[in-house]
Amino acid sequence: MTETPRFLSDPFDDDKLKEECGIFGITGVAEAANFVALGLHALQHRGQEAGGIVSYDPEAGFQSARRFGYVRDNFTKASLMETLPGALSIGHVRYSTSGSKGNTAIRDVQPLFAEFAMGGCAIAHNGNLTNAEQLKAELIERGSIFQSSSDTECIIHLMARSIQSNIPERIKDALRRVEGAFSLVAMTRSKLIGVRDPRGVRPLMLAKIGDGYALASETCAFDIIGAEFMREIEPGEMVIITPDGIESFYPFEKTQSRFCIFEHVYFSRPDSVISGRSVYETRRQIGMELAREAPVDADLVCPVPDSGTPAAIGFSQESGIPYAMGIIRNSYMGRTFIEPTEHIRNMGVRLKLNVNRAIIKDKRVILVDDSVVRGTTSRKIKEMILDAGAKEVHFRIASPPTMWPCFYGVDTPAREQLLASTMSEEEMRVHLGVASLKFVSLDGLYRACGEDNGRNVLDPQYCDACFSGEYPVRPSDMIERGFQMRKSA
Ligand SMILES: O=P(O)(O)OC[C@H]1O[C@H](OP(=O)(O)OP(=O)(O)O)[C@H](O)[C@@H]1O
Ligand SMILES: NC(=O)CC[C@H](N)C(=O)O
Ligand code: SF4
Ligand SMILES: [Mg+2]
Repeated sequence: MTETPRFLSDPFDDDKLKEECGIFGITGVAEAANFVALGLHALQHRGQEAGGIVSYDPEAGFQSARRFGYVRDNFTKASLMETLPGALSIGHVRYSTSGSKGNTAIRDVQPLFAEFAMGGCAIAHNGNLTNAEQLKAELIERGSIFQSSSDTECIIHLMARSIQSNIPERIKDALRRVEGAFSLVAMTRSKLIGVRDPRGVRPLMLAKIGDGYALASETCAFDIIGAEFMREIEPGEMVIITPDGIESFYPFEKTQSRFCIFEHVYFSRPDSVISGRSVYETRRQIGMELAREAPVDADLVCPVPDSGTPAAIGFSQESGIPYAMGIIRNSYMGRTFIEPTEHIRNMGVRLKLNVNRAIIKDKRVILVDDSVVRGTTSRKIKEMILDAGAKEVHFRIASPPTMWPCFYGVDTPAREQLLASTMSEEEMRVHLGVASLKFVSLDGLYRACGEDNGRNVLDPQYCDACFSGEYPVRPSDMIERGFQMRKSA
């Protein structure tokens, strides 16, 4: 048996809100897999553990490559890309939220592929199925042989058991049985398929490129290949794309959509557009809301890079306090770093972030970050800033306190490890050792996302469960394992 590789997260990266997955698909272009590689590269922020590409060519049939690590290190070699011919291809970058975690099992890396009587089908999934464990137990009982430990594989086995005569109908059948969050891109020999769960928790976008079409988690993946954004796939919608055009279906019962509000706060790239709004602009607006809700007298507004930057710009613009790059990020820092020796770790290596001493000294500094999860980042940064001679440190956070885990495609630490679930705001301030600490209100966040009247308490416009504890889809596997829902929820 091979031993799990010993990797250590960056000290600023310990077990916090991990991102999710990125999916991309394209049809009607020569060397489609090369476009997929580019699209996945643009979506790399959504998952850095592993990536995979499947392509179809009438002569070569289905071909696939799945690798651990970054897209740029794997899917740029001509020798590999030549093995993925054809005009139809899909791909996935993964941050695992089910099954084996981390770089451990290549069989869990997507796209997953299955051969049915009517032909092959590959599937790439962003999201997490909340009833996968129950489904898996039931499917195994009835004879299914699972190849991976991923929740996504349930979809394949449900498809295998469907009595429908074609793959899109089998996908519909399977998806009517699963619960939770799923944005999918799938492909058969001739079709590119995209589906979003009825609440549309995860994003999925459609674009035109030449005579072909592309699907992607975010619009930034279209910009990189020069594809023209057309529209979002709607919550509960399934599109089937062939050389003849796009067909659209609504296979699920209609329900209120609940897009993940954290996509606006953190997950999506600032150059992506969601619901017609620039993600950068939304984040800048959150910063402006924060400056109005929690003003403070200070000399500088500094972002915790990179994720805090747009909100810090907004805070500075609204408050009139100058913006400065008080913390510098090392761009060559990957997500993980080979474990340094105990000795080096104890020296407090600053792998990713460092203070810009010259501008911090003797200043009262407002630090703006997008979120506090375990508080590791905030604590370390505050120490660094005070070490560098700052007079005062104030934290302003561009999301409400993260108090509940996500079960819809983001790997959050357990509830007890979320700082805000065990401490009040004042206790957190003391724990972090800062002069003041304020989070944007939930209503303020909704306003920044374009909801002028704030959050509709009776029927919220977004999923905000990690802040409110109100889960739009019952996390039944987790409840089975003992997870306690909020009492009034
Ligand atoms: O309270 P904590 O547990 O420290 O987690 C919160 C931090 O984690 C994320 O940043 P991260 O460093 O993961 O990535 P980023 O570079 O994308 O901001 C987030 O942007 C916060 O800065
Ligand atoms: N983060 C995700 O979207 C993960 C997709 C899928 N649940 C997996 O674990 O591979
Ligand atoms: S729980 Fe939070 S991170 Fe998860 S889908 Fe809902 S808003 Fe997004
Ligand atoms: Mg950050």
